[in-house]
Amino acid sequence: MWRRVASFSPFISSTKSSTLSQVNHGISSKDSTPFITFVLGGPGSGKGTQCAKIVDTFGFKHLSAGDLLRREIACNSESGSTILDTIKEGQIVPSEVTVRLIRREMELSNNHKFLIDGFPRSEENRIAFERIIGAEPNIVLFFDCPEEEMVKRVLNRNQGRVDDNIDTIKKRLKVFEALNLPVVNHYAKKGKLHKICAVGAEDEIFEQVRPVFAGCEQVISES
Ligand SMILES: Nc1ncnc2c1ncn2[C@@H]1O[C@H](COP(=O)(O)OP(=O)(O)O)[C@@H](O)[C@H]1O
Ligand SMILES: O=c1ccn([C@@H]2O[C@H](COP(=O)(O)OP(=O)(O)O)[C@@H](O)[C@H]2O)c(=O)[nH]1
Ligand SMILES: [Mg+2]
Repeated sequence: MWRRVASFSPFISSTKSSTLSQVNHGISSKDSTPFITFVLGGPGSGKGTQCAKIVDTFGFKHLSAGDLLRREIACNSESGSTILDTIKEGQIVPSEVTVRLIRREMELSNNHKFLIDGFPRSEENRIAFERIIGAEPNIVLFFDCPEEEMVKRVLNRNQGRVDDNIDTIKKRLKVFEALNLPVVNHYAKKGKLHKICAVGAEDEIFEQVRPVFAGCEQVISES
């Protein structure tokens, strides 16, 4: 199992032990330390849109928790129908399910820079990630957007999502405020939060995001 580690720490220590590599799979057998960014914000705040720009500019691996869950629904996996019901209700899928999906993608990736988009959505999610993955994010982005703007964007999103309707959006906004904002506050207290004003043109918003990553390029490259 990966070692429990604190912030800016590797999944495994700098001792690149071949024994550890043989015992563990995936990430732990890689030579680099993961650099983990959580991307938070309400529904429609522009997380996915900005993640695409971060990928293009800084070469991160984008892991959208929502996309991973939708993939489980699409491939009729064992938990697919429960996930679908949960998403339709705007509620949060059990942490073990989501963390397992994220962990698998991290293990399969050759990249060591991860953007984890739309997760953790609750304190319980956050604690499960730390316990199962054994790491904390290096940085956390929070896209701060007024509700009215988020509702407008989600209703115009046009991706055929079962949860992009006014009834589910209202539920998602309540869940966001009750369960996701405590996660945002947690990282603010830890000094890891980068709050981005998510109103304006996409490129203008990215100009607030860019310096966050440019500012830690050395840490990323040393990972
Ligand atoms: N700055 C912006 N201004 C207007 N519309 C935006 C902006 N950023 C994203 N959008 C649009 O809003 C919708 C939601 O964006 P998305 O990136 O999917 O948000 P999230 O992942 O936070 O739900 C999409 O249709 C997207 O094209
Ligand atoms: O870690 C997660 C991420 C997403 N979801 C569910 O998937 C939905 C859509 O999430 P996504 O991040 O795709 O939505 P967005 O915020 O981008 O609109 C959420 O409302 C939740 O029901 C979840 O349960 N756990
Ligand atoms: Mg999204």
